[in-house]
Amino acid sequence: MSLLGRTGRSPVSQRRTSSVERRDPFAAIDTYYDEAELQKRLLGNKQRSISSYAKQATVGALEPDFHPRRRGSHDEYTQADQELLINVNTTIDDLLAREDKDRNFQITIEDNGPKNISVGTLASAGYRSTDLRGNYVISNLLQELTLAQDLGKKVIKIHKSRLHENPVDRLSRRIRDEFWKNLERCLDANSIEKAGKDPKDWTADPRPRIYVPHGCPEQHEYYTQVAKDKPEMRLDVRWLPEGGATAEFVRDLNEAPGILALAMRKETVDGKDTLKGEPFVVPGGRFNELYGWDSYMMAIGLLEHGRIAMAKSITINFAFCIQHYGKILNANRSYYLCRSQPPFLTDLALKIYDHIKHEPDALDFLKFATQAAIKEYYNVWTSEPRYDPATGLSRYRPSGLGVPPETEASHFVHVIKPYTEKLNLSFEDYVNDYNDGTIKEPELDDYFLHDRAVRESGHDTSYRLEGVAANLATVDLNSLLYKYEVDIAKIIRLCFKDHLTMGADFQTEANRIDSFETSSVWDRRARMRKARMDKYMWDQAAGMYFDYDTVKKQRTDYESATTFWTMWAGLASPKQAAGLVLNALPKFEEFGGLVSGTEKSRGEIHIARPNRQWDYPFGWAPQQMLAWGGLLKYGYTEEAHRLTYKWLYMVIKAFVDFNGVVVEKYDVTRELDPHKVEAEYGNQGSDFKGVPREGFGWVNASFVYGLSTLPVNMKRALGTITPWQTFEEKTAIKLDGFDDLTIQEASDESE
Ligand SMILES: OC[C@H]1O[C@H](O[C@H]2O[C@H](CO)[C@@H](O)[C@H](O)[C@H]2O)[C@H](O)[C@@H](O)[C@@H]1O
Ligand SMILES: [Ca+2]
Repeated sequence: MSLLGRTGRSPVSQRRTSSVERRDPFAAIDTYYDEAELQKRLLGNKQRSISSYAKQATVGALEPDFHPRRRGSHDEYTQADQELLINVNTTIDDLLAREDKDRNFQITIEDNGPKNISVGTLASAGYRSTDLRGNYVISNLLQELTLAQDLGKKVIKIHKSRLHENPVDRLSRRIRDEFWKNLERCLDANSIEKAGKDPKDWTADPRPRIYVPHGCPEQHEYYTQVAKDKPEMRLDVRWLPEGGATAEFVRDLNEAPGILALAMRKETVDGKDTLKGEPFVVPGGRFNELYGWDSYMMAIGLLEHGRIAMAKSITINFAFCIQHYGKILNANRSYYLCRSQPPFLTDLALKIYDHIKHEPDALDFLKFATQAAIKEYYNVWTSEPRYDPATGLSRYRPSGLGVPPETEASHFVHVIKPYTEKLNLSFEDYVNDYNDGTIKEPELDDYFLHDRAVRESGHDTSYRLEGVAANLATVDLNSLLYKYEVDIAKIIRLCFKDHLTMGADFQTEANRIDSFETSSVWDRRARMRKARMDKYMWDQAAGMYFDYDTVKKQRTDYESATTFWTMWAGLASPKQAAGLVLNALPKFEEFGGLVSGTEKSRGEIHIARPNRQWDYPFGWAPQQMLAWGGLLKYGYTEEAHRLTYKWLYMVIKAFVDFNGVVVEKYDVTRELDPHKVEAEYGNQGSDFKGVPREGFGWVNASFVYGLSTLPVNMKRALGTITPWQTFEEKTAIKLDGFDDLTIQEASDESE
């Protein structure tokens, strides 16, 4: 029954019965802020508009130098003050005016406002007020109001519990209900405009442009029609050449960057055949396309949230890229055509298969994904120039020409300036002449060969790789290839009776003769790779793996968290794994989890040698996720849980204190504001007004996946923002007379 509609009693006399929350206070925003429901509740069947309540719904939020109201005017009986009636726009304005002292449209612990606001209660139809106090709660209010504003709401009712929600639940819920949705893209008529946008398109006339591979005439026809139907979009549809894009061709596209077509399936709509794009997710921030390893990491989170269809669709898109672009791309933009990213396809396929194996077409899916991975393995990772015949190991070593166009021009000024000075040319003129081959500069060719390899490795950039990446057989890449070999052997043996035929789409030179695959070859490849990695990369004295320089023919000494990928892949022996846990782990463990590389390996930082984002003191979600997985695989549950806890604590603490922020990477040594990272191109995900809407893809995933591995007491402690040290102290088991002894001392004593 409506509040004012039928009984005619005063709001106050009704409040004890009517203000009891019947909705789920944690429902997704579109249902939670459903105006029809509020209209019914406030007005019954009367025609008065909701916005006529807007004035009274601003009660208490109006005066600039506000003082909390006298208790008597507050609606604080039993449940009566729990549901609030709030005018969206005026309350946002007031909140920002009073609380956002540094004027960045966020309410954080750095704003020294009153941290207190009085808002109207629903029970009194906004005539009486109640207080909201504390940074987290009022910042949540700003976030909820901004979300409601996005939906075009003028007045909302909101239950206080939504503003006081356990932060772990709130972030998990926002990832599940909002962030994934906002990161979703699709390349068909209704959605291509969104994915067509590229914040990294620095040309004079950025416009949506799509490149279609030669083998997809139906897609070309489809997009041409879309362009005709929606001229206002200015969609530019172009072909890619038959036989694939050469480095010269890709360089020449720099003037006209565009998105690359992805998989589409046939559908019948209103009796007419049409094409429907396979959806995908983007990392967020300026990364508005399908990335290689980001997508794998996000799929882990999506699977955790039951989004199996999306994970399948990502896999189908990967297979499309292998078939039509020759590789899983760094991402599907024209300027990424020559390079790939760390490969995870077999693991992704197996994880999905695990969820769908009861379905009739599960084996077809697994076969298709495995065929694609085999083609990728042969054609990309174990072919030259990536394959190093001397060691039998692989390197990131993509082709390409010139200066990568996707980074800000300023990124390479320090590298190119000495050369511009020699020829007395401006930076722009030099880059143009160098790119088109008018200027020949072998030193720069070498620099950009390695720079492309750095970017293909996903670790762009780091002093581990700068100036040498293309020569390194890295621990990361070879661990992932070992995992491919082991997975492919397992799939062929266990799912395809040791005989996997290769479909026409994925035939390669390597399997054209037999055109089927058996497991023993893949088993042997895995054993060979492990032996080679032991020989070239394992350092017994240090107790960890290091990259191997295939040109200098020596092991490098940069300590990188990629050393733990050997555990994720399952290639470290139990003894090597114990060595890694004992020797390596302490070097990388920081306040917020694992750091990418050690401070010692990074070396000194100064103006001429600035911070690199994949070095100390920064930590990245994929590094954490792979290390947790590796530790769990070898039974180091305690270490895995501790690292997971530390990372999640850092993420959730920043989320609580900084207006719900979730960013691309963190400074894992910084306890108060770890999301503040000033290295290279800044931190994606931190630049929002009022509320973050997408978080950042792989951090979202790390949060969801990390939580799924933790016991319930740890999840509860995270929900109350308990630092690791406190949690550890409170949960330590102490035996009388035994507490100061280490296990070793205790066993010595008992002998
Ligand atoms: O624009 C500069 C570089 O940006 C990308 O790298 C970073 O973001 C990616 C998406 O989240 C991520 O996969 C990568 O690990 C990050 O370092 C891009 O991949 C680079 O190629 C590009 O030059
Ligand atoms: Ca602020």
